[in-house]
Amino acid sequence: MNRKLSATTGDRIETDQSILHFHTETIEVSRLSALTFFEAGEQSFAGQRFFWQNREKTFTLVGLGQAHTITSNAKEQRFDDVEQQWKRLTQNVVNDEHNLQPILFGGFTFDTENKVSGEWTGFPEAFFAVATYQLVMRNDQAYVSIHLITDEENTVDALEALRKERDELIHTAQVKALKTYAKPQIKSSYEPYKEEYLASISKVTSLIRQKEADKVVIARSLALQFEEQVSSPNVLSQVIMEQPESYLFGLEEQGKLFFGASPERLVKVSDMYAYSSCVAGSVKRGETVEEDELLGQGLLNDEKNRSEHQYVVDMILQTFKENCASYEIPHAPKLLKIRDIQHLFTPVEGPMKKEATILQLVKTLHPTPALGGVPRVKAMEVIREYEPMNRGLYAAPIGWLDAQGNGEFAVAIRSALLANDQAFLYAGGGIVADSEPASEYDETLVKLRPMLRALGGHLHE
Ligand SMILES: C=C(O[C@H]1C=CC=C(C(=O)O)[C@@H]1O)C(=O)O
Repeated sequence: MNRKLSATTGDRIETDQSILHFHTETIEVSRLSALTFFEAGEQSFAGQRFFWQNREKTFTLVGLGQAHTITSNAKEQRFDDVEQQWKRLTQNVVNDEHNLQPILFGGFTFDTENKVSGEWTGFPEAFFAVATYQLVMRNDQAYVSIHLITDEENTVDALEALRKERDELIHTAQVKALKTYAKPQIKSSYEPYKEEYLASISKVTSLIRQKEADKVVIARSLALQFEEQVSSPNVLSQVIMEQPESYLFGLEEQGKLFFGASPERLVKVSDMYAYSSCVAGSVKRGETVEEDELLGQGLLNDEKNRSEHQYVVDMILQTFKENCASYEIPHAPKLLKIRDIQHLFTPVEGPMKKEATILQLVKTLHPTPALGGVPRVKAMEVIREYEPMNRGLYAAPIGWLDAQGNGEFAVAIRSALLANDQAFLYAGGGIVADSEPASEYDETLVKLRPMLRALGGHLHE
């Protein structure tokens, strides 16, 4: 049984163009499978869905349909632009009795100056959506909200139709089992920029030796061609099964699905308290407990990896010093062990200053030296010059926020773009003075493995 608890609130929003009414209505539902709810939208909402689950698995969010989208092509101002549009839209929205609010989900692209055309062509520099049907699963409770944002005065019929459709979606998600998906069948694969990638590592290390930069993250992609079109619920179900210890995300837009399983938090804000994590420095997992331990200890004591990590710590710490009243950070990194790889990991947290907001933190933190480099501007120039691809949303902030300013963004690594019967997988690594092309290439193979496995492939080693 679903318990219907809350009433409709209709808030009036004055925008430049028109007056929008923001109707939101939430009911508590019996626990259901978030992925089946996502799949229930296959007929009516394919192309307009999103999926998010935090690392701890205490918060899951699914969106079906788009009640409203916020996009921006304002380059460096895109963070402020999204923030202002969202504030305007939610200025009168209040918490309901479940302490729930409409949620905005989406992402920012990595670099607005990148002009390389390809699979990301036409994608906005920021894309966010408020779902028509929003499922939130928090701890052991589940809620479904309807959002209707319209300039129509009379919404009685529209809301009634939405309620009917909502109940059908919930019913499907509660009584139907998720389809059993066969792994996608790969017809062919190719590495579009392998030679360029290897050459760029040599070039970038020599630039670093000449003191042009201290660290630059260089990435590459792997393209897959499938036998037939692959569906979003299919790949999400594979990722969920295989990467239980990461942030899981999927965002449909422009007929494509950007998805991934990232171990890296960019920032989380909860009641004006901020949390971030420095994740940089990597080694593979061992075949045995002993080998794994040895590799982990080796990573903790490796000067090259420690220096790669320290650049990230210094930069994130600087952001916390500027935006928080105080902060806490351990003296040395720990190991973050995920299925295919282990990383150096340092968490940072602190109470935010009054004027700080989640999107301002995202703006300041992106890109950390785990994805861009040091110094930031020079590193971005080097990436633009030597990386012959467009990262799109890869290595960029993806996540959610509510009207109160709570939310969480992950760094969209270990990710891929699914476009009908093709997929593009991305991976990179931090380059410092003594980096070697062959071992950096091997590291990208390890980082590609999670998405490759989810898409039905494996690596020939
Ligand atoms: C750029 C990626 O990873 C970053 C995050 C963690 C560790 C990294 C490293 O050790 O190089 C990278 O900075 C990627 O996975 O594509």
